[in-house]
Amino acid sequence: MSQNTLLESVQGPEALRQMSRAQLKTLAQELRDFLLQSVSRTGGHLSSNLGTVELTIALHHVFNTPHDRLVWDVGHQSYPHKILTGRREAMATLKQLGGISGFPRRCESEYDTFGVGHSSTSISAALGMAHAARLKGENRKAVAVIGDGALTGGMAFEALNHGGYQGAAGLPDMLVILNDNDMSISPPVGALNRYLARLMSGKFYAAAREGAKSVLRNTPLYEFAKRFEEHTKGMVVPGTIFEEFGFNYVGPIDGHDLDSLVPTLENLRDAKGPQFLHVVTKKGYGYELAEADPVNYHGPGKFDPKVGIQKPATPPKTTFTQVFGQWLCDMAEADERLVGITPAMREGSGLVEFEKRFPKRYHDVGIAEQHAVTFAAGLACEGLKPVVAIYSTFLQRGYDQLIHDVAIQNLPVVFAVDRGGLVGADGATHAGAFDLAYLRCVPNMAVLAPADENECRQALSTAFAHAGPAAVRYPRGAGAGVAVEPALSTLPWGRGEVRRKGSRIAILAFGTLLYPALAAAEKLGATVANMRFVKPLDQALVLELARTHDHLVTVEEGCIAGGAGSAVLECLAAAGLAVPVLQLGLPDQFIEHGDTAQLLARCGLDAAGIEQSVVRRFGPPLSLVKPAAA
Ligand SMILES: Cc1ncc(C[n+]2csc(CCOP(=O)(O)OP(=O)(O)O)c2C)c(N)n1
Ligand SMILES: CC(=O)[C@@H](O)[C@H](O)COP(=O)(O)O
Ligand SMILES: [Mg+2]
Repeated sequence: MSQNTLLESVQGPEALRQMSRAQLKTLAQELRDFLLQSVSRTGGHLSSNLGTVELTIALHHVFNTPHDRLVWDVGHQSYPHKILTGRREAMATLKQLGGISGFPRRCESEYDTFGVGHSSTSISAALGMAHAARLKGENRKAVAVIGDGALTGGMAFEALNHGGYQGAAGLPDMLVILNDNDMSISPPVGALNRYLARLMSGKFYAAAREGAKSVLRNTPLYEFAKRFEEHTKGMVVPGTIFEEFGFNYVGPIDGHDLDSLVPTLENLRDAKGPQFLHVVTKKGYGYELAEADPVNYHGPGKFDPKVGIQKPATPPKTTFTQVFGQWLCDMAEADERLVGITPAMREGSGLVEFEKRFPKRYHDVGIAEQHAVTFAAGLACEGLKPVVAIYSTFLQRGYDQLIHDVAIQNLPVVFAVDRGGLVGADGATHAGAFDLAYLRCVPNMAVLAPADENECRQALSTAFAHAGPAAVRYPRGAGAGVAVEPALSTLPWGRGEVRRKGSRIAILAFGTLLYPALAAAEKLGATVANMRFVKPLDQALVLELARTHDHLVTVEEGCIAGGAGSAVLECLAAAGLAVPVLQLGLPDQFIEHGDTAQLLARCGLDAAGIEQSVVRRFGPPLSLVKPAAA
């Protein structure tokens, strides 16, 4: 990039506020170029950010950030915001250990008013900020930017329902901006999407335009509406769903046109009460390859922008997600009761092939995890066999539904819980750290933690054959590389297996950390059990190992508090066995973004870390203990 560009002169948004419209347009071009170069070198969310370049510039130009609060939904589209708020150079460290996060974080910048990663929270948070400003007598605006995908999350509607309501607390001075690019990660689904498409088609407006004017005539809004019409390509229309919620709806306007965005935002900044601006953008805007394929450019790894994403020269290792996707198709072939469900994560959860082959038994329910779980419960009530493919971190959204709608009724729903454990670059908001703990405490739930690819397939078949709810939990990416047998065979229910016989110390491994545990055991001369089930726990195996060894070590890629190791402790306590136990797992802190292997090593969960922890606690293996000098 050449020296002394306009972008390089921007140390913060104040600089933008001095710029002419022409300069803002030049800045947009430079920002887009920088973004593409930068993300292509680090990997990260690309196409959403290419779509928010002009909107971000206009927002920081018009609003007095950070005094005015700007809240991004999900936050995966906040890179232009990061670049313009003093983090241009830090973009080289994006999502890396010690570098800046891929999402807004309050600890990273005063411009990041609210930490995000999960979707559909922005309107609630901005509403809270707007009401806080009212109560504290502070003159500031709160702005939420939410995508059309994130708007399908129920929380967004809960917030709209509250935001447009004039209770005793009064109406909030807030602005909700709908960034409508007609895309979620994959094409969006549902009636809301159809509704937005109708709004965008203009037909709705042609019909509503005159009616709108007459409704607004003689009200203060009429002049307001007229002003908007002069400045924007859209207009103010009552009667949209957003108006019914009590918001003043404006739009749709072109979100890449600064000549529309700036005056519209200026008017909205000065308006009182809840405002709603519908902005239309294109995901991947300005980079032809991303515009043509926004799905694959949603979150690419590193690539050369001149040629775009290329197939790797050597085929990558099979991922757990792929193992699940193949199993789902095979089991659907074998059992026509199977129904596959994803809350807006078709690609990430491995359901692309299933949708193609079994379209009638496939449901993408949108970003609606709570609904996904209860919808599955309904299907199960009628004798079908739902499989909810869901990321561990997003299942947190559906926890009450899992307890109240599935587990209490003991319904046979399979939860294919992907991204269990650390996820790497996305960091703490996306880590699947808590699932083993939050699932195993629920009565009726079975929880399986397969150690490798082949066992994952077996665990899925086992869960599917089970008469009650069962979760199979596996990590992001590839495992030990164990070949997957095509049979749909099951595991012995609630049984672990001893994988290595040693002495003195027994390591009880839950999930994929079996392999580093085996490597550590070679050095330690320890016994290793692959426990497979967190619940029902193989109590007989735990007690046998406790009786035949001096020390036990539990290993899991999940939070120590309440996790699988805690289950072992409970089992020993109930049997009255006082064997010293070392619990290894994720510490009681949120783990930052970074390379997964590096993070696991930091947590002491690689082979060397496990070995060191064991030696520190229980001493070196007897073979390494030097005999005392004669
Ligand atoms: C609760 C939750 N579920 C799922 C996701 C995964 N996710 C991240 S971005 C995204 C699509 C969001 O679509 P939209 O809001 O329209 O933004 P766009 O990517 O189109 O810019 C999804 C499903 C998430 N972050 N949070
Ligand atoms: C922003 C978001 O929530 C998703 O895009 C997420 O980053 C996907 O993660 P995976 O790469 O693990 O599918
Ligand atoms: Mg979208």
